[in-house]
Amino acid sequence: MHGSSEGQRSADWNAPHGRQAASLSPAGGQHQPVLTLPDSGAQALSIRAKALAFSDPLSYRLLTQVERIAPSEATVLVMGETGTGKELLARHIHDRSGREGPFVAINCGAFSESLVDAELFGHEAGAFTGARAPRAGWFEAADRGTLFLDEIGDMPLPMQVKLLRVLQERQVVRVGSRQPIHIDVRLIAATNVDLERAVAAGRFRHDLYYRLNIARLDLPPLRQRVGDILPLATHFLGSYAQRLGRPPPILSPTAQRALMAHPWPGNIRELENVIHFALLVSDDGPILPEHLKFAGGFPAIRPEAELAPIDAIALQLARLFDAPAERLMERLEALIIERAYTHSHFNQVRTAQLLGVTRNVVRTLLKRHGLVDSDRQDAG
Ligand SMILES: Nc1ncnc2c1ncn2[C@@H]1O[C@H](COP(=O)(O)OP(=O)(O)OP(=O)(O)O)[C@@H](O)[C@H]1O
Repeated sequence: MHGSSEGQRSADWNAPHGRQAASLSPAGGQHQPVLTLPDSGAQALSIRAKALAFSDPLSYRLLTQVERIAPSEATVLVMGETGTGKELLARHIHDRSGREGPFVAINCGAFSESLVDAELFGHEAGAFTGARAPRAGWFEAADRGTLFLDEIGDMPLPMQVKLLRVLQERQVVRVGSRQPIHIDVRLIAATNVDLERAVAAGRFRHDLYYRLNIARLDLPPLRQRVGDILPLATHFLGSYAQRLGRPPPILSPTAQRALMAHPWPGNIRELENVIHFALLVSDDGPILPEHLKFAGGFPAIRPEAELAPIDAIALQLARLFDAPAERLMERLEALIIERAYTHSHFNQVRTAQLLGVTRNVVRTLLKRHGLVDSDRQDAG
């Protein structure tokens, strides 16, 4: 998403705004952004980081946690699927922290290992070929502010060791220098990988994990906070319409239902893209279901009741995977064969035709799921 250069830009971006506080308005106002961050000003390339639209009770609970955690010095670990708003949340924590320095965002997966030392610690002029001028590292750049380490789960192991050392010693030494520099940095790390699993698999250092996992915030996927879908959609419609110099169009009730029914595998980022696209193709009229172009093989632009059966099943499967039942594959297989066999009036040949498999496969499945006796010969 971004690398050190954008991280630096993030720092510049924040500096002129100093400590403008975000305002949290009361829960009312359905479909309104309830929380507004300082305007990112002319340097903003997208509408990111301008406003957090939160209405779902889960999101409110999260914001309450943030209000408690933000003013402390505690390192924060934000866990959530891609596109759930981890970086925006980190910016909000910084804004509510009272820290006067900048917010510096770094993508940990985007560094070549040979440059790690210079990136982390900075360097003096002439420290290595190409180091013409002295340069601050991440920690120095974020001094008295917040360092946001995105995709920390992708950080290579050697880099994890170095990061851990900085966190323990709270000082850095630039490459080419001997002078330790004390750093005062609040760290927020984010990841969309399960760090506990990464630790168990030896891909992430457990000592670093414990140092990061002091205050943990879980950002739920959008499909689990459906109360946020329409407020976010309205928020994006307003923002993009304003950029296009148009009044924000109305979201038709069928389009609203389609938005609510979609499982949003790409989360808020996907919603933002869908709304942006809808605005571009809707001319000046209301947003209709046919203007919504969903990613991930969901053609769907229609409310769930009107979806093609295979799309409706895909939708339900996505929900099922959120809280998977035990032996899911086995249970789904049993369901399919039992439904097909019943539908075919217990005729194995017709069941095979219906499912597009051989009769042998049907017989095996029927036996496996106890729908025929193992030793019974079926004439059907
Ligand atoms: N609550 C929100 N209100 C308004 N916009 C939001 C909200 N949450 C996220 N967004 C927008 O959604 C997009 C994705 O957010 P962000 O980049 O913070 O997600 P992320 O979880 O950090 O993604 P990744 O895991 O890919 O780095 C951004 O454009 C952001 O501005």
